[in-house]
Amino acid sequence: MSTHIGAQPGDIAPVVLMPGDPLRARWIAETSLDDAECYTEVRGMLGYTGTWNGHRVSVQGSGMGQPSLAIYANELFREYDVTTVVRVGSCGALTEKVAVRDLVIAAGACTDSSMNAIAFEGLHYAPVADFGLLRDAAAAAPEAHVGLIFSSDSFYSARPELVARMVDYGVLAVEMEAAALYTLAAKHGARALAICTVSDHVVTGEETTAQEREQTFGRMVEVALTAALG
Ligand SMILES: O=P(O)(O)O[C@H]1O[C@H](CO)[C@@H](O)[C@H]1O
Ligand SMILES: O=c1cc[nH]c(=O)[nH]1
Repeated sequence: MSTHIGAQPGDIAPVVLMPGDPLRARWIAETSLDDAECYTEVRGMLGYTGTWNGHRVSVQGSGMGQPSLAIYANELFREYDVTTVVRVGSCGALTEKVAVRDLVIAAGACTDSSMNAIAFEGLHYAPVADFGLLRDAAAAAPEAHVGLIFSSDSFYSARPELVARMVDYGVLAVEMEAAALYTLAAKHGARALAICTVSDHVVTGEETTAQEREQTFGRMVEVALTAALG
């Protein structure tokens, strides 16, 4: 097993769906996969492998925030030969063009994280989705918004006024992991995409419940499986 994932080599499929919430991982495994088996419970960050339409696929929780996701993504790419990760997350809508429960497919992810600032020593790396996954997800979900998101280090921002500037430059929604996922996938020659369902609206204040965020975002799972394996 790796440091944070209690799986043997071969237990994890090359294609992995990655929600932040480990209980969403369990719900996806139970409702969307056939013959799903749990391969890790380390720290409660659940991971499952099963099949979808005959294709082997895994679902691995990432936890919240880029440092947590980076632990799981690094171990999946380095130690389990994972080639494709599709984040299936929740996000906050930043503009009235986007409504609660809409899908946002992230072509690229801006960030305030210092992870890439340190890694690139002052250059500004642009974390982008794998083009093939992006194209296939957009084709599978014509209703989705496709564009930029903001991967923030803070759920409770110290500078909420800066979000308006993000919106002026085309950013649709805020979440907390995609930029690190895109960067690490590029580093390891793997494919990555983030598909998020809008769980709350930063402008209108509308929000979903924790139970809805865990168990009702099935459309993004269907789109993710179609794009990665369809
Ligand atoms: O629902 P998940 O996938 O965890 O994603 C979003 O929800 C969490 C914050 O509530 C952050 O992880 C954010 O990215
Ligand atoms: O990171 C997140 C996720 C959902 N909603 C937000 O406002 N931020």
